Amino acid sequence: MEEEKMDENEWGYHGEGNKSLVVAHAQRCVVLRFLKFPPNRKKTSEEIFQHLQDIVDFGRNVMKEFLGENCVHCGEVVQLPLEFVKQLCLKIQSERPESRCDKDLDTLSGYAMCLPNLTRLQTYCIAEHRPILCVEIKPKCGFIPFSSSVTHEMKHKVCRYCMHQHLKVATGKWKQISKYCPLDLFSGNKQRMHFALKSLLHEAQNNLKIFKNGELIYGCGGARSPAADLRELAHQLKPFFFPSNGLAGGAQCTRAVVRELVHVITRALLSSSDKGRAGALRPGPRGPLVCEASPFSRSFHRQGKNTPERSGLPKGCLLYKTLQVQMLDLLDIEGLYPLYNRVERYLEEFPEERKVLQIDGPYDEAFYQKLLDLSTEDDGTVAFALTKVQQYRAAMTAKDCSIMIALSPCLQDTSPEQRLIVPASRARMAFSVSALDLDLKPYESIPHQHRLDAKIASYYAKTVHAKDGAVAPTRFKEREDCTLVLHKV
Ligand SMILES: O=P(O)(O)O[C@@H]1[C@@H](OP(=O)(O)O)[C@H](OP(=O)(O)O)[C@H](O)[C@H](OP(=O)(O)O)[C@H]1OP(=O)(O)O
Ligand SMILES: Nc1ncnc2c1ncn2[C@@H]1O[C@H](COP(=O)(O)OP(=O)(O)OP(=O)(O)O)[C@@H](O)[C@H]1O
Repeated sequence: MEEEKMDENEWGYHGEGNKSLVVAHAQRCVVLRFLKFPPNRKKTSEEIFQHLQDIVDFGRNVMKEFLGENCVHCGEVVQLPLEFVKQLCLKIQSERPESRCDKDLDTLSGYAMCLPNLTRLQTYCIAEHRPILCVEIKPKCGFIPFSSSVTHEMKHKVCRYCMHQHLKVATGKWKQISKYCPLDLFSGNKQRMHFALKSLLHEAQNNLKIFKNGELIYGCGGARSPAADLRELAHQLKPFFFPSNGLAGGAQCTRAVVRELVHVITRALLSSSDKGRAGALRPGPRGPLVCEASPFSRSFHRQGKNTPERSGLPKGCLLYKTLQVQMLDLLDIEGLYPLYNRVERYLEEFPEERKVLQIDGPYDEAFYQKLLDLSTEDDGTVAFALTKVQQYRAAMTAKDCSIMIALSPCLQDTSPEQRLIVPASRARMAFSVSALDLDLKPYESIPHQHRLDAKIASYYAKTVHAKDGAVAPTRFKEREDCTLVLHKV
């Protein structure tokens, strides 16, 4: 970036996660994404440059291939004046949430990634001054493991997100259990998707954020009560969905706006983006299509209905492609861990091989090609183990990425045939759908994943499931008129 043009006053705090912090330019549609580290972890400038370059390469050579050209914005690594970074860091510090301040922004290397600002992304048919609404969803893992290596029975019935909720509430990360279940969102069934999105709106946690004209207006664990937040949100979004009528405020308005919003997001999520090669992945058998902990499927069962009808996701949509990449985790962490140990033993004996095995990159075309090998027949080789490890890392990335849906009211003269348009009831919206946070998960995190997985499953089995068992007789009484369920029992 040109040195004389870098003025920290033109940039503002935009958001952060566990590993990076993002600032947005006040006028231009770009952001800078900096890495963050624990205070005592010092990395050299070269290491940071390489790390960022690896992120860009993985996005370009792997995720773009899987998810499609239009949905992935890889950005580029830029070198910034150190004084600019230092001043910027001071300027934004007070805006950072306390819970994220355990890590510091890297101010020493001068390197960052420059990316398009996806909350303000303009498509060809949106005029510069158009208001823009952007919904960011971190959908998490959308399938239940089907691997025979799974030892915790519960993992075949309840999805990881729903199990993890209980541990998160117990450890104080969130105050209450969300009704959101990723399997509902990934079902492709509109009713289930609406339920999932409404649940996210009621309990956003870190899975939903809403931006208006690039500013965060909803989500990220705000201190106010969800109901008050939803009313306020509806007030802010009313002009997008009911541009000309004087829909009264209050609960009726909130419901109407939320309904429109949920319908529009569902349509955008089900729309086909460009091709992407994830559709070509055929990960094989699938686990159950419904999570037993999802309140939606529970209520279906209570009403004596079978599994809700499954319409399935259209193959071209980003949710479908993301799910295909997630399902590269064929063996589950329980089946993967022994293979990781095989690679580790090999590396202990031949440490110099780490580079040849491309454990830390380069994430090039050859790396991508290896991810396409879906064989599950273990021939006992390190090559087999390594392929599964790398596929697992890519799958974990897709399980933790976010989807951004940017929406803007259409101009009157925009042709109705144009592809990227969702008709809302009162206004037509142009939209774009993109994926972000596509950094490949580190090889080193696998032992942590293994431990966490066991902890999540055993906590759930011990507390929630045990409690469910204790109340089972009463519950069955409630369902006495429900022949289907009684037959099943
Ligand atoms: O393990 P999970 O499912 O809790 O996911 C972690 C996320 O927690 P979440 O469940 O979304 O609240 C976690 O999100 P938060 O920092 O809690 O907002 C990170 O995304 C973490 O990834 P990384 O270690 O920073 O690369 C995520 O870790 P990975 O497992 O994806 O590495
Ligand atoms: N290109 C972008 N345009 C607009 N906003 C962005 C962009 N990239 C990131 N953000 C915002 O910054 C936030 C943090 O970014 P990101 O998710 O990449 O952080 P992270 O630390 O890698 O996340 P995690 O906690 O999942 O590891 C995102 O949730 C999103 O709101």
